[in-house]
Amino acid sequence: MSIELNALGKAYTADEWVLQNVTAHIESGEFFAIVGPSGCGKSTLLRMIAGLIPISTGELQIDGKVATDLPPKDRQLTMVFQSYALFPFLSVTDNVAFGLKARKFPAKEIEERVTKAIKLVNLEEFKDRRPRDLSGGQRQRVALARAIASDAKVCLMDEPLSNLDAQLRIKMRTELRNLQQELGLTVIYVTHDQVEAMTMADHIMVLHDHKIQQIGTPLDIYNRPANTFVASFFGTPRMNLLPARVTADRELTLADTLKLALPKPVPVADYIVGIRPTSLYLVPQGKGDPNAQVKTVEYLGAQILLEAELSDGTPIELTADPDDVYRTGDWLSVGIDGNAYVFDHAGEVQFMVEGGRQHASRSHASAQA
Ligand SMILES: Nc1ncnc2c1ncn2[C@@H]1O[C@H](COP(=O)(O)OP(=O)(O)OP(=O)(O)O)[C@@H](O)[C@H]1O
Repeated sequence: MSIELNALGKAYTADEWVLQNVTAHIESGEFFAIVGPSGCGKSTLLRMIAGLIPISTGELQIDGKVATDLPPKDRQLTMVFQSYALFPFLSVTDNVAFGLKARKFPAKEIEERVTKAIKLVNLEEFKDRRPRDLSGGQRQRVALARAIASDAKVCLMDEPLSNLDAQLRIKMRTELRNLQQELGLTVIYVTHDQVEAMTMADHIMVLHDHKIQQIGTPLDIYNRPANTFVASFFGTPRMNLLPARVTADRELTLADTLKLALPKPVPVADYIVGIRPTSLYLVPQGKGDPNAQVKTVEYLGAQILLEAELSDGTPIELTADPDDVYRTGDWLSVGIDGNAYVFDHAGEVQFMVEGGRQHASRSHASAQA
């Protein structure tokens, strides 16, 4: 079942818009993540789709039919909450069967559906237990089984994994994604966790400041961020955002120390340039002038994260090989070896300079409009 959001808006009070102009098409069978910082309106949007709160403006369509004012029970959606919302006094089986009984399904059908759903989430040996005798991950599986048993084709999930410990959360991401694909479910999944969205979703909607910032595949969002918000929200360690200037001789100068050649003419102006820490590299000794001083050294396991300061005082972060030794105060020569994103002062992306190893004297970049 596909879902269409047409210019949806929500104001809880007369003049305070929590969401404005939210437009998106959610394909049948896709995993669609809604991601953004706390308070950006993710849960509000999900509740509007579920019919739990009224839509202030715009139109919602479910499966090609207008559903803006349809009661929740007629929307053929199920919802999984962060809190699981299980009945503590009912067994796993009865929790899973509850909605079907309430909707007066025939007993035989209830039994078949419940058995199948419990099997799918691997809870057969726990089916007679009550929620309090289960682990957090098992409780979450009960909530999932309940959604699966309802046979709805669309499942709305609001931070369903956020109460689980880090290891279980990673395991459940894969389980959930596999189950979604196996069942061909359309999932709309709210999370504030960019990694969760990146690893699970087919498409991601990024919300911030009451508006959609970007919708795209995880790769689009990572490789072609629309603005500085999206650029710095996705990716760990965070993208460096540096002051930059385009000079008349087609050179982009970052923080007075790093330079990128621009093959295309670009308006002479001040910009902000985004470069991921993994796209900065250390020029071998003797091949470049020292331009950055190490401030802190953090071992991340497979990488070292260096916080450094360019010679004009601009802070940058870059990753380095963990086999090399760095100390606070060391001077390094830093070059660019990856994409650079050029944003205007409003934070909107203007163009991108792709790949290519560059430091002060060598350059072979290609600018894309
Ligand atoms: N019932 C309500 N009445 C008035 N304002 C509300 C109500 N529910 C939410 N809000 C406000 O709407 C905004 C969006 O809240 P919402 O819960 O949708 O954000 P969220 O992105 O899901 O945040 P979080 O990740 O913290 O759950 C917030 O500023 C919140 O205070």
